[in-house]
Amino acid sequence: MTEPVLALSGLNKSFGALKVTDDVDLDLRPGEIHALIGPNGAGKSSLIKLVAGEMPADSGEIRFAGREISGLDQVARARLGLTRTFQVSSLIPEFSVRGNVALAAQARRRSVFGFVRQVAMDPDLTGEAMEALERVGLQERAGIRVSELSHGEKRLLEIAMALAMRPRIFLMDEPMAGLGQEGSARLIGFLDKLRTQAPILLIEHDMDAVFKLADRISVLVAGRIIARGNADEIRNNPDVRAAYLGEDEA
Ligand SMILES: Nc1ncnc2c1ncn2[C@@H]1O[C@H](COP(=O)(O)OP(=O)(O)OP(=O)(O)O)[C@@H](O)[C@H]1O
Repeated sequence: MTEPVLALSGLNKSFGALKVTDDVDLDLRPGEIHALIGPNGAGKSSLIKLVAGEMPADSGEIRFAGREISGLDQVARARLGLTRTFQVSSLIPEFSVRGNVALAAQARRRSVFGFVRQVAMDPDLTGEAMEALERVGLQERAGIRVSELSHGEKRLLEIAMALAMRPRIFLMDEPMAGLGQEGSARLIGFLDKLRTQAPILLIEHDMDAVFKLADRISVLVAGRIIARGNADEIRNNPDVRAAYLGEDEA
């Protein structure tokens, strides 16, 4: 079997008496989309934070690209190609769409090469930004301010910024949230192709998207993985239906 790019084993994290990550094993293989689903408060976002290095785990192992990285901070992990997708809250509304993507490309260079030039004076950064915007279909909006974008366009901009970071894996926390039907359909088509560039760990509440995209699905409830399998296995798993899917389909 192909070596996973990311492998978590026995990962634990508590906030006081609350165990948000309870002995979690999870891996991400080249070319796959692995979805992480579960009810609100199950600990999905916390798990992404542990992987990205935004907070330390209490115990357990995180292997990435063949090495143990639990002891590395967020910046060191980013340097290895491990960053999470930007969130709308991290966009700079007064900057142009292109400028925001150029900043992401610049952040990658800073972490990889240790030096940067000013964004405005660097044609390579602008070129990289335009390339990423074209891939998500936002090229015609490149020159306007981010504050003028619709919510759906902002979500696409986050993806363009993730592309500009050229990560080895994509960590995505609810990319479909707030997209209309058309926007979701477009993003599903896009993510389906994106997996060949780098595998995706996908947190998503939109079960249509999850069932269409995921090669494997892990179900997290109260910090524990209670089931793992492909779409059919998860759809038909009685524990999952009781703990999660039943909520929507009852
Ligand atoms: N810094 C923190 N301090 C204390 N408790 C926290 C902290 N961060 C998260 N929690 C708690 O940990 C639990 C898991 O939260 P988390 O955001 O990881 O869940 P989630 O599965 O992503 O939920 P949602 O689907 O609603 O986004 C929640 O009960 C939350 O209140």
